[in-house]
Amino acid sequence: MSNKAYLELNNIDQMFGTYQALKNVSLNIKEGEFVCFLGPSGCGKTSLLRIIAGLDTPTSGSILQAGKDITYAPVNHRDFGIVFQSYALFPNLTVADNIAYGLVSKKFSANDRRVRVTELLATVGMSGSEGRYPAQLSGGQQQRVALARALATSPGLLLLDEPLSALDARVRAHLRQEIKQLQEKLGVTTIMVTHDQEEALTMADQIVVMNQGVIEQIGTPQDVYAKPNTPFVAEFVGEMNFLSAEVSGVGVMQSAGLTLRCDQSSHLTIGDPAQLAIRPEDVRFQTEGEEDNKMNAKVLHLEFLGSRMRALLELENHERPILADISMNEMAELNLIQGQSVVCQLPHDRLHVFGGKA
Ligand SMILES: Nc1ncnc2c1ncn2[C@@H]1O[C@H](COP(=O)(O)OP(=O)(O)OP(=O)(O)O)[C@@H](O)[C@H]1O
Repeated sequence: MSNKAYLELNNIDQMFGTYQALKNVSLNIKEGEFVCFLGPSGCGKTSLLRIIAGLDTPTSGSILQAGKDITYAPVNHRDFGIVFQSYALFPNLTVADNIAYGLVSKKFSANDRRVRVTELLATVGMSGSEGRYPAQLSGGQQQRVALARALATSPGLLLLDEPLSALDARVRAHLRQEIKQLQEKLGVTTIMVTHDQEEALTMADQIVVMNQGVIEQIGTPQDVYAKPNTPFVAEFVGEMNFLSAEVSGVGVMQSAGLTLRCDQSSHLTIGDPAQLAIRPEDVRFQTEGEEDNKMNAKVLHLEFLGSRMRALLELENHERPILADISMNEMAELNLIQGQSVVCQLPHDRLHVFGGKA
């Protein structure tokens, strides 16, 4: 992966009438990178992808691809392949003709087209399907063909608009891996739009988390998960518990009458309202020898999730219960049951601190 930006988005605004769907979006994507635009419905991710593809022009801002300003370049002058959520294959064309569609205008000879189609079908694991029609294929197979079609001209940029969301869970998980491996092998710069955080966490080199037309955070999956910049990112990527608190000293908070230590409150001053956040897997139960941030809790509910147990805990003095995930190995030692009182700990190095009220 090279270090230079292959795609540059500069200060993109998009207005639909008086509604602003994108607000001053800037982003650099490196050559060979797999980037996911992640966010809830309506956050603007599809609008941004459409601008990159040239299906819409932005109200203001500019886009550079490989150093060339493409902001107003027509679609057919751009260098990308795209896969949509709905299969969007031509139903009356065979698999081979679907894949070769873009090659005709690129002046490939009939023989070169045949060779390329064979090669692409092998790449997506569908050798021998040249003569079949889309209606004879499963959803997953249709998306493989759509992927082969998008890659046919060896574009510099691959755009994926929720390509897996119409598939069932098993096929989705499988194709997720395959697309990622294929992308790595080909080294094609790729942008995928998704509202599925698991998909983004497992596939992306960089995740762009969007909310209400702005980018809330850009980072690796590990960074976005472990160091969310905002409560929105904390809640949207993974599960997060929130406790309201007030800063009472350097690295010290008061939350519902309890004193809690935390490592990251340097951006706040005494008396500021704050939100403390902790992931369910970071709540601890084996607290012997620990001093800080211990509290009594009651197990309100237990839910078996296969590899772990999810407990709903009522913390002393706190109205809003929190979730705690416990590995089945630890569960074998703890033997928690519903209704039981326990001591739990919110480790200070696992508490995320955000300024402001919940
Ligand atoms: N052509 C349009 N005209 C008017 N409003 C639009 C248009 N396209 C999108 N919008 C609005 O802009 C906002 C962002 O839409 P966009 O499709 O980019 O969101 P999204 O994050 O992709 O959501 P989803 O996952 O539901 O597709 C939405 O509020 C949408 O209603």
